[in-house]
Amino acid sequence: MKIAVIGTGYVGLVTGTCFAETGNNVTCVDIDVKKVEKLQSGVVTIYEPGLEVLFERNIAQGRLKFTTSLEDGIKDAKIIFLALPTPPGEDGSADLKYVLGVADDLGPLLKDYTVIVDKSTVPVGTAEKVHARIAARAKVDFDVVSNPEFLREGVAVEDFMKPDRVVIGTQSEKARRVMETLYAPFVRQGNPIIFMDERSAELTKYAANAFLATKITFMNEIANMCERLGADVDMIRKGIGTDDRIGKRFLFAGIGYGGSCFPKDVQALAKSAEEVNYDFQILKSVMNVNQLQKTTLIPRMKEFFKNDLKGKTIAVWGLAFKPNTDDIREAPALENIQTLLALGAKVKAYDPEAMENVKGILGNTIEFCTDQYEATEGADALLIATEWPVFRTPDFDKLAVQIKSKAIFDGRNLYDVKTIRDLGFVYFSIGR
Ligand SMILES: NC(=O)C1=CN([C@@H]2O[C@H](COP(=O)(O)OP(=O)(O)OC[C@H]3O[C@@H](n4cnc5c(N)ncnc54)[C@H](O)[C@@H]3O)[C@@H](O)[C@H]2O)C=CC1
Ligand SMILES: O=C(O)[C@H]1O[C@H](OP(=O)(O)OP(=O)(O)OC[C@H]2O[C@@H](n3ccc(=O)[nH]c3=O)[C@H](O)[C@@H]2O)[C@H](O)[C@@H](O)[C@@H]1O
Repeated sequence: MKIAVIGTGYVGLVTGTCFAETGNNVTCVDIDVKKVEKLQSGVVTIYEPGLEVLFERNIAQGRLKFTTSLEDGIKDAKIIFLALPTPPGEDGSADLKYVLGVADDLGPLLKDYTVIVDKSTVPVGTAEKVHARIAARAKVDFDVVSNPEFLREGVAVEDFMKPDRVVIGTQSEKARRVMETLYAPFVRQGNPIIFMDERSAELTKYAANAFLATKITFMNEIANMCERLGADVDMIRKGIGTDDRIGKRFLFAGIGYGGSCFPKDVQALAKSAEEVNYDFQILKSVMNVNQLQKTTLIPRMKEFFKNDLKGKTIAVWGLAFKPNTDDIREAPALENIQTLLALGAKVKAYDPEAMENVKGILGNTIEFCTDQYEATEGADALLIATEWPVFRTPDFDKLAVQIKSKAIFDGRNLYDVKTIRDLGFVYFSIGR
């Protein structure tokens, strides 16, 4: 099948590559000329494990192409995916200018029946808006389908190739058949394609992200209680996670959730609630608690250094909002670094993949190190903000010599509390 994907970021590039991998002919369109030039020259523009192999294979076999021209990109496409940004607008609601802008442009370009698919995370009612914008200028029949994406960064290819479920919102029988054919190879393992109406599909996406953000936040609050009551959040996690109704995943306490989606989607759902005069109280708490949680280790660091962080050097391990990605959007590390700088501390940072992106924001206000031990060399304390595998079993003997105060502030609960204290470290973690 000929497919076009408009927007070649995290979702668009993974979507396009994975559909090419199952034998479709895919053209990805992006307005970012530099990005498209890179992709055309065979360079993957995001860090995503497993993507490069598929990307190279499908380019070599002529199934994956890139262009900046919407008209060329959608030529003969049976399905057009919109994988465009939906960033928060000034009031926190999802800004639909990219999605609706492309919808305006698509109308006159459609030559035959086409299925237009919203893959972006969009508020309820967007499929109707996209339909109206296209219909205003289209001369052919078309359907607009909602097909939210549930992939996680860092495991995006795996999530896309083996989804827990595929949600498709459409009331058109014709569009349903097209989507069913497209997704058949992805649900062979028995995971379902769940068909529903467009509005329910749109809300399913926000419900999933908001629920997961709430689950994490609940555990962070339990962790905060553990600290006050002398309990261990890891034990609580195991104790409740074994209950199937609760589930083992997404129960890890830490310095809050970040990323390009949880923060913006929780906010957008709260805004949607406001628009229909519904007081969605739990979401407000989730946002407030998460904001506080991000810098929850700072007061402990202040106390440790007797309220004087001025001139202290803090090594920061991990800048990305989570491991296995170079994405730093809403990363708790950044909030901590900015707070540390404001308190007069110096920061030496290391991240396996995200340093280039942070340089773009923080410039030379912090020192970027070539490895984790260059960051800890001569530091007064270590702050761990992202649980990259390489931080899990470090050379503790080396750290004991390098870190002047022997203090480790661990925002991701990487080490066993007793073991690390027995090694002579002063160890602070979350909820333990
Ligand atoms: N990043 C993620 O893990 C996930 C993101 N989503 C949702 O998917 C959507 C896209 O997110 P990302 O891929 O992360 O965004 P992104 O920012 O990485 O990529 C968006 C791309 O669209 C391009 N673009 C902007 N305007 C354009 C236009 N008029 N024509 C063609 N290209 C244009 C940009 O240049 C950029 O390359 C958002 O709604 C997001 O909430 C959903 C699930 C997972
Ligand atoms: O809509 C999206 O963009 C995506 O958002 C999340 O994926 P992602 O943001 O890539 O990463 P997650 O693995 O969900 O982690 C999000 C944040 O939660 C934090 N987290 C996660 C799990 C946990 O137990 N504890 C915890 O603090 C992570 O450190 C990270 O900062 C969802 O998991 C995806 O299903 C969804 O498609």
